[in-house]
Amino acid sequence: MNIALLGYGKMGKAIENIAIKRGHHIVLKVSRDTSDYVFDNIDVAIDFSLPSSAFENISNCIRNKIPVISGTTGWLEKYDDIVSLCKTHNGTFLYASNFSLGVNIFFEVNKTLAKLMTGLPQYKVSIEEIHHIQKLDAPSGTAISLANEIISQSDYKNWTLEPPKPKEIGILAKRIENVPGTHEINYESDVDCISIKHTAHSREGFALGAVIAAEWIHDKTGVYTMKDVLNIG
Ligand SMILES: NC(=O)c1ccc[n+]([C@@H]2O[C@H](COP(=O)([O-])OP(=O)(O)OC[C@H]3O[C@@H](n4cnc5c(N)ncnc54)[C@H](O)[C@@H]3O)[C@@H](O)[C@H]2O)c1
Ligand SMILES: O=C(O)C1=N[C@H](C(=O)O)CCC1
Repeated sequence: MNIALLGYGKMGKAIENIAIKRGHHIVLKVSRDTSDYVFDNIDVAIDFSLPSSAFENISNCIRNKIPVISGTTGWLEKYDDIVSLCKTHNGTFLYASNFSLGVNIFFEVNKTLAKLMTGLPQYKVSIEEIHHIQKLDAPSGTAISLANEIISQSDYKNWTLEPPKPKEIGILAKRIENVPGTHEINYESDVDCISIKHTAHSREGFALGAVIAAEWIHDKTGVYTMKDVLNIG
C-alpha cells in the first residue's frame, strides 16, 4: 500500500518503521500545519498528529476520498462531525484511542470486570494512567475509553480528574519521563482491592496495530473501530 503519514513525530516514525517492514511505501509525510499537500496515489492515510490538527487532517482525507485512520487523542468532541462527514462523502474512517492488541484485549477485560462489579457498591473504582511528559492531553484517550466503558456497564455517571464525588470515576493522570503508556483500574473496598493493569513497553504495539488497521480498512467504506479489525467485543 501507499501510505500518507499525517503527523511524523514519535508515532509517525514508529509507524513508518513497521509499515516498511511489512512491504508498504510511505509516499507522503506531513508534520506541520499546512494545506498545501496533495493526495497523489495514496491508498490510506494514518493520522497521529496533534489534538488541534486531527479534525482538519481527517476531514481533508474524507473530502478527498482517502481512507483514513486516526490515533490522535484529545479532539473527540468533534468525533460525531467526522462520522457525519464520512457518511455524506461515502468515506472511510477508523478511530482508536489505543491501537495496541494488548490494550484492546484489556478493554474487553475491563468491560467484563465492570459487569461483574455491578451491584457491589462497597467497591469504588478509579483509573490511573501514566505517560511521558511530552503528552499534550490528560487524561489519556485510553483512560477515557476505559471510563466510558465502565459508565456504560454501571451506575457511574461521569469521569473526573478532580477528587471524585459519588457516581464519578476518578482518573489520576501522571506524567513521568519516557513512559510509553500504562493504565490501571482499581476497585477498592475496605477489605481488599481488585486491580487490572496494562503496561506498554514501547510504542511498537500501538504502531503495529495502526498498520494492521490501515491494511484492513483501505478497501472498505464506512466508520469502524478496532473491534471490527480484531473481530472482538
Ligand atoms: N491511538 C494510539 O494507539 C496512540 C498511541 C500513541 C500516541 N497516540 C496519540 O497520537 C498523537 C501523536 O503522538 P506522538 O507521540 O507521535 O506525538 P508527537 O508530538 O511526537 O508527534 C506529533 C507530530 O505532529 C506534527 N504536526 C503538527 N501539526 C500538524 C498538522 N497540522 N498535521 C500533521 N502533523 C502535524 C508535529 O510536528 C509532530 O511531529 C497524540 O495525540 C497521542 O496521544 C495515540
Ligand atoms: O503517547 C501517547 O500520547 C499515547 N496516547 C494514547 C492515549 O492518549 O491513550 C495511547 C497511549 C500513548
